[in-house]
Amino acid sequence: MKIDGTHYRSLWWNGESDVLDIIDQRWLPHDFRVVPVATMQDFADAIFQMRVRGAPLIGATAAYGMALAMAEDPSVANMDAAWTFLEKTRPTAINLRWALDRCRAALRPLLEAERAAAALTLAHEIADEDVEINRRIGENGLALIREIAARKPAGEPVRLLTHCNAGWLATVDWGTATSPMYHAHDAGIPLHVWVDETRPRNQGALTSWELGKHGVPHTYVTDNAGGHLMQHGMVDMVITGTDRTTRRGDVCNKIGTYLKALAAHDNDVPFYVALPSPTIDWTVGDGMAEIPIEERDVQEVTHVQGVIEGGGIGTVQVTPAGTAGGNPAFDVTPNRLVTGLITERGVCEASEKGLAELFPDFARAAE
Ligand SMILES: CSC[C@H]1O[C@H](OP(=O)(O)O)[C@H](O)[C@@H]1O
Repeated sequence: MKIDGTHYRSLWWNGESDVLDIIDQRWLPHDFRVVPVATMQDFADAIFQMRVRGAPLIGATAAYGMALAMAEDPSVANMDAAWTFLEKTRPTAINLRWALDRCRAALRPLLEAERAAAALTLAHEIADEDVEINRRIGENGLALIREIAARKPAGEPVRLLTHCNAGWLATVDWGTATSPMYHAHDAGIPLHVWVDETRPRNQGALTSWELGKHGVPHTYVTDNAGGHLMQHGMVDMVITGTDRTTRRGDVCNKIGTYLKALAAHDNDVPFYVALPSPTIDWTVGDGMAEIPIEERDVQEVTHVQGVIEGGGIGTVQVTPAGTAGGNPAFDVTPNRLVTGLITERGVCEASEKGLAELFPDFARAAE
């Protein structure tokens, strides 16, 4: 992703300092801050405080956290301690556990002396794989956008709606939901993206920032405007990301996604989910019953962050002091509301059959 002409990933290994550097997303879109992640506590804080966020990016970060742990103490006991320390930071995005499990499975059979180098190599591989997976999701999603464009008068934009930020910032590069947008824009297909603000952390502002940097036309709207836009025929396709999708295609994503899916279903608007395979939880069938939904600090709801009078970034309290609040960070969209899943291997229906046909190797391994 290019920011003012310079290509960035959302995180990268700093060869000079030998630590991981990340874009600290807490300060975007107003301030672009790159910070090192140099201790295990830094890694846990980076994930929990959402300095890095988004399922694939959380997974890649955790892999580098395991690499640090192995550099400090390559014992199995420390490997297990690091797994537990990092895994408990956020419960919903399956990529966190997927990455930690993959690291542990690869490192445990090795000699202690081999683990530090192997762990760092594996972290690099996981990061690079994410970039390639998302690039392919972009190509597969581009085909769907092309189909819509072909039915429109020349020059009329394809109107997409997305929720939260399943963008370049939520992954190592490209994004998942945004990758088809970037590919379509770069292919010269006219686009317009409705961007949901997405309370309480306003990740929609991150999507607006990203799309703006790439030159993709978009309009930032409130969380709750999506249904109105769809009722008035202003949306051709909804495309979101996911933090965990079950083997039967139930989609867990940022709170509010379910409401977009309901509105899309009620207005016959195609509702697609960009789904990298590490985000599939093959052990879970019923998303509503089995996916843990993160409950975050209520202050995220009672306060809002932005540029304050006189400059600088601050928060203001929106509610009366002492207001009781709730902050479930995700919801589950049942597969019956999902038109299709855009994966790196192609597009499939949101069903056990659809996913098993695209990923027979993973489906068999989970049996
Ligand atoms: C490509 S995963 C993006 C996914 O992650 C976000 O959650 P959070 O910002 O809390 O990490 C959101 O659910 C996005 O759709």
